[in-house]
Amino acid sequence: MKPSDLLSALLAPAGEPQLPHAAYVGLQALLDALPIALMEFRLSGESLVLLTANAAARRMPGLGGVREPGADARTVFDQLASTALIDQLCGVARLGVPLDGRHVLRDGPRLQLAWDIAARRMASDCVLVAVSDVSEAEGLRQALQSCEQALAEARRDLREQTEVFDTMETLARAGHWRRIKDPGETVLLWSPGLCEIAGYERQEWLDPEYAMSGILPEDRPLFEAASRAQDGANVEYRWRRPDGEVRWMRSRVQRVRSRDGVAVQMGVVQDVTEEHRAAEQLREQLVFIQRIASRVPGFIYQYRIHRDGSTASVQYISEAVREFLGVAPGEVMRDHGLLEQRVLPEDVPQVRRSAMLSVRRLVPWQSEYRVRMPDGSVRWHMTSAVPHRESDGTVVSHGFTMDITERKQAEQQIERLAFYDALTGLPNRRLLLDRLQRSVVLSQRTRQQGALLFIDLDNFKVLNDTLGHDMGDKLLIEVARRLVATVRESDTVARFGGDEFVVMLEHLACDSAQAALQVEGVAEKLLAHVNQPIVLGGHHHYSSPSIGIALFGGERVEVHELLKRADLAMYEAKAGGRNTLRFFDPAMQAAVNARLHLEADMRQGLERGEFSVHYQPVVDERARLVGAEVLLRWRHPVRGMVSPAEFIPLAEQSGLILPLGRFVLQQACAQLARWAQSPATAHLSLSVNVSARQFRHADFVAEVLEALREHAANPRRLTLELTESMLLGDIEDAIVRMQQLKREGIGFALDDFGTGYSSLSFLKRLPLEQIKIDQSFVRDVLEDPNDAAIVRTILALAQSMDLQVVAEGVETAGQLGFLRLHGCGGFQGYLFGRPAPLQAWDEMLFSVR
Ligand SMILES: Nc1nc2c(ncn2[C@@H]2O[C@@H]3COP(=O)(O)O[C@H]4[C@@H](O)[C@H](n5cnc6c(=O)[nH]c(N)nc65)O[C@@H]4COP(=O)(O)O[C@H]3[C@H]2O)c(=O)[nH]1
Repeated sequence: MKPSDLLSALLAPAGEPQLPHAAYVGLQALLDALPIALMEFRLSGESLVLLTANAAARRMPGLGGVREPGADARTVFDQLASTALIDQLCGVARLGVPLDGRHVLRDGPRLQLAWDIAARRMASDCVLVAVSDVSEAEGLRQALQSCEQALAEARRDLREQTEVFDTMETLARAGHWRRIKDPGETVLLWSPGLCEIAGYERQEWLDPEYAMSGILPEDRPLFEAASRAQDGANVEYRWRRPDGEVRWMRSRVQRVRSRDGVAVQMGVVQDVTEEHRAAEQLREQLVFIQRIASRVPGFIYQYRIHRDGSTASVQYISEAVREFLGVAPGEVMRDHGLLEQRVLPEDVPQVRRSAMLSVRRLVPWQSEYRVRMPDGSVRWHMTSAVPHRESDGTVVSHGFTMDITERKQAEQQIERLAFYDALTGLPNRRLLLDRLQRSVVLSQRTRQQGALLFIDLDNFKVLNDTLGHDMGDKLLIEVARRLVATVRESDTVARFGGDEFVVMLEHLACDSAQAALQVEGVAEKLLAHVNQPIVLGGHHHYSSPSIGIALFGGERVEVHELLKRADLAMYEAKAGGRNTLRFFDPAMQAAVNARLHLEADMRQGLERGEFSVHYQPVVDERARLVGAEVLLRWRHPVRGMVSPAEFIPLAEQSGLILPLGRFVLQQACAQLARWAQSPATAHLSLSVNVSARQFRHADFVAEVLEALREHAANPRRLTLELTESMLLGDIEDAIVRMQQLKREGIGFALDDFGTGYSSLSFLKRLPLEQIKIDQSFVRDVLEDPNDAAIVRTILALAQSMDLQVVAEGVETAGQLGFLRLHGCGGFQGYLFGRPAPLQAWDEMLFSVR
């Protein structure tokens, strides 16, 4: 019963008759038995005073002063002092308006008090107040309220989470389904995400058959097997959406729980079409790369260097690495160190250095190095890679390696051909000049002296001609070997050409005198070594060198000048008796300068017509004039007459001999033509000296024939004088030239016969008519038995070979007598006439006649 109902029952309407005392006591007992606190108050002035209270009121915690009648209502309800209760109760007492209400007091979340209070006016100024403690009900209500609130919040959270989940599924292009089986029926639930990726309308319940209808028939067994296994393994299959598009799905099926006879199966599905496409693209790219890689002449690779730079890994390497390095791609990817193990140890540092630099600076890398193949052979490889930094800080390089062995060999071959002598393998002139240039610069800086040794083999030409070129080559190779073996490895031994070698010594003493001593020591050794017999064709041969030495360092000297100095010194060595060494000195330089001036003068002389020819008579055994030798003369305006012995060698060297030779030939042909016009002179012949350079010149044959034609001279009256030494070398070529001219009627004489080395077989091969005994034999023929013997031998030889002989330098009748006695048929010398200009000839011809 609520306090308000109780009060209504207790309060009889005003004016009802009073109860008898017994009834009143009974009623009092009844009121005390009630669980509701009842109190009667009377209005006294502005206060309400407690008249009576039942037992429940006296027991009720929270009510103050209930046991003391007359207590003020404010004391009784002091806990509700902050409310309008007292005023409201006063209002009930005065006006009789009933009061019903609940009063709840809390201390934070803790409930302090919960009372339902009802008040009714009983008589004028009296009010009956019923208070019932509703804390328990209030607590329950409150709990219920919080539960409802929590539930609402949970619902809201769930709704939010579902929304998030749906969004996540949509974004992830994923979905899920649940199959709930109970004994009665089976339902299949699809998430919105699943409907979306399957291309279905959003629907929660799905017909199981319809749910499978999109799986391509060929993939269905796979899917069904996974569904049966329910082990959470991935299965991938293709799904045809209602619009016809086929997409790749990845699904996982798992039994979630089985309770109370309800089995739940759950699956997640993800649309992995993009992943498949990317993988497909990747596969295609890989196939593309592999196709290219299989066709390029090398292997390609990708390696990654991790952030700290300490670790690297090969992530891809094409199949061709097997062919190019003899390792399988898989092995390299497991252990990239295998690549470096193949590189020759001496090449590793530079490969590492350049690779690190490329990675550090992110610049393209290129390196050439040697690798040792599994069969032991060594190949050249070239690798190039382009590095770039990834977002995670690692550096990825894509590279390509190819075999460049052939190119390297070709380069080396080219270098060998360009800078090395093919026969001896020594540096050639070009390389020597290059090294000399550097050495000169270096010596100027360091002040250390260097030396150039010009070496010429003394009798090489003779040996080459007698033994043949093969032997000559062997000799040069052996000499080269000895030279190299004598000097230090840092010194340069070069073949300068023919039988000339140049040795360059570096890092000698700073003091010239001391350096000269050092060089002399080396040169002596070179002399000694080269002088050792050389066995060729089973025979011992001796080859001696002449060495010219020029020091350099300190002063600035051009390399060509240095070479010239060493060359000059070498000539001095030759002049000094061969098989010796000479240092270049200033006197030699003066001679060089003089030669240079002479050469310049000669050029001018040619232009100014300072050259002329003299004719020296040649007579037969009866002293009849048979012809003359044409001898070149140079009258220099200051020097006066310059001897051909002086200027001819220089003309040879400088090439001036070519125009000079042409001039002499022209003069001779013109003279022959003039003589041909007179019967008295028509029989006379002319001999013309031909120099080696002139003879070897490509146009020589044509020029001779042209000169004869031009002057309509008789070729049979022209004899060309050659020396033995100039015929050496390419003898075959010399013979061809001689024969070409001989066919036109031109004759050949071998000049200075006896001074060189002429073997019989050599002589026999030459189309000669005449030999000229050198004047050095004729000079002492009467005094020196040796010379006499030589002259006799020459004459006998000529006779046996049916060659005419002209003895040169016949100055005395005694010489003439001796020569005649031994069968000499031609004579030339002061005894018969000195070389003279044409004007003087008229007289002579006249007198001869
Ligand atoms: N002591 C002495 N000497 C005699 C006697 N009879 C002639 N002579 C000299 O002996 C040389 C003979 O010429 P060679 O042996 O061909 O030697 C020639 C020849 O090799 C060369 N030469 C001269 N003219 C020419 C030329 O036009 N062309 C070429 N390539 N060389 C030339 O210069 C060399 C020297 O010529 P030259 O000074 O004119 O000297 C000439 C001549 O003057 C003699 O009885 N006693």
